[in-house]
Amino acid sequence: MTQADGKDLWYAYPPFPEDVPTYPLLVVDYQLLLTRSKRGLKNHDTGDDEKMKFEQGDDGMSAGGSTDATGALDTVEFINVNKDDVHRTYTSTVNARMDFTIQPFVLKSLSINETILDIFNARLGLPEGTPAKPHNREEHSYSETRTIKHPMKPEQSPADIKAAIEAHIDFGSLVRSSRLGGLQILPPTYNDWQYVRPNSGHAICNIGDALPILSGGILRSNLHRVVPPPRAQSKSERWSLVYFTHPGNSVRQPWQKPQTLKL
Ligand SMILES: O=C(O)CCC(=O)C(=O)O
Ligand SMILES: [Fe+2]
Repeated sequence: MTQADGKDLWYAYPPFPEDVPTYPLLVVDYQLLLTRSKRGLKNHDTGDDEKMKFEQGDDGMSAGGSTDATGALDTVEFINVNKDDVHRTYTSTVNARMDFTIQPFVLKSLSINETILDIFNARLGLPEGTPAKPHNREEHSYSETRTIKHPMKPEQSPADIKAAIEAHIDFGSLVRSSRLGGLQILPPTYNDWQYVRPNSGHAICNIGDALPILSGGILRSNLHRVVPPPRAQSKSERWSLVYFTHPGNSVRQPWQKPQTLKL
């Protein structure tokens, strides 16, 4: 993750504090995954006038804020770019980066996800192509990139924390995401939210709500949320970048009849 001038963006932010407990995630070496399987966006903020021209509505598939138990909206803004979009227009800042930033990010995300899905397939002993086949990249899907801007918020005490993105499991199959902390998970059997430490050079892989169905319940999705970054990190605006992988549009749950989508 380097800027054009070679300055490592990671070190532009205060480090994640050592005194904040974190949940240890399994760290996987992607190069090893590749062998075994054989075979960033800052400065895109345009100002509200231009952003509102591209507002995606509150009842779309993935746009619009979610609410907490009191009905208060999430405090973040995001721009989603669908993997198959060639006709839609976006804000000028997105269009300017479509070929050189967004498209390569989509292609890289697709290949990482395909590698991981293949390995799940082989390691779980599932019939060939079980999770991989429904994710054929040639088929249109709701897979999309998401860039999220979290306005700067002072750190809050755990008792009155106001999440920036409320507790949820992700839609889709696999997602990856910020240099700044703030992501928290609620692992099975835990009663308290646990921070996840962001690590330079690492992406977080999260299972969405489609893989549990496609794997017959073997793979589980996890409840997570985003809160203001802890300690000194709370003095920075937080940006995160996600790629949501979805199965192709023709993939149906066995009990679900094909239906016309309301567009
Ligand atoms: O910003 C993050 O770290 C995660 C965002 C997230 O969970 C989401 O957009 O679904
Ligand atoms: Fe999420």
